[in-house]
Amino acid sequence: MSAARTALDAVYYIPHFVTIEEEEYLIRKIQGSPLHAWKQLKNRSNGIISGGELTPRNVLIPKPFPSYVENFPPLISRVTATHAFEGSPHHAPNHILMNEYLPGQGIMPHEDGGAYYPVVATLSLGSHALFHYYQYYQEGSPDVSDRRDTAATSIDPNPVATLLLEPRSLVITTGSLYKCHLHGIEERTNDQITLDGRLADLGVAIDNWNQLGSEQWKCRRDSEAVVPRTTRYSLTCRDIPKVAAVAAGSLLGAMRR
Ligand SMILES: O=C(O)CCC(=O)C(=O)O
Ligand SMILES: [Fe+2]
Repeated sequence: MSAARTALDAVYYIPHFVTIEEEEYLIRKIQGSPLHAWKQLKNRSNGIISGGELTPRNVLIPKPFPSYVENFPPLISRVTATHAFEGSPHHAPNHILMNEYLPGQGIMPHEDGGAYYPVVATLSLGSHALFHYYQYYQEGSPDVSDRRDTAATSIDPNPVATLLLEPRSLVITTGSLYKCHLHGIEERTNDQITLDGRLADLGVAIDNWNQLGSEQWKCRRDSEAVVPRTTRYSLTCRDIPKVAAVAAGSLLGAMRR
């Protein structure tokens, strides 16, 4: 079995995870968040954290989720119903990171690290993105002798898997794709997508081509389309195993605020 095939066993793509009305509502809520809620996050665009902050020792100081992810849409329970978090300590996500990407912005290949249970569910809103999974160079591969010995060059730039994340879709990453691979989004203002499901400039196949929810990618007269990116919001849902005990009084206080 090829590395890409094995890797793909650990990823699930669900189109139409939220409706257009829910998407519009979520985007309105995210855009209406107070300025102080937005944080400049390491290696990435601006983000809003909900569910609580992490201490340097990776302990979550829990905070109630805003109603727009608990109730409308019932995102937490809908993500939980996928069973993706069945084996996780809380059997449900307890933390959401919202990222904003303007056209031309992306996120460098990275691993999410050990603070989280190794399952991540990511909802895309507003714009599509091309999401790549990468591997580290394997010992003995022909490229190893050529590269300089730095962390940056130890990543194989050819993705092991590439997904087209449509607006309103959910992607769940588990297993070796979470634990041993990296993931990232290239910084582009548009993507050149061929009618047979390839990225023309990178020469890679889109692995979820047959699972896409919209026909817009396939019903075209030209064989290759330049698809502009617009502003994308992503909601990355995770389970943080270590949670600090918070006194009931302070939780009630937080809920009233
Ligand atoms: O925005 C995304 O789709 C990915 C975000 C991500 O990888 C992260 O926040 O760690
Ligand atoms: Fe990540």
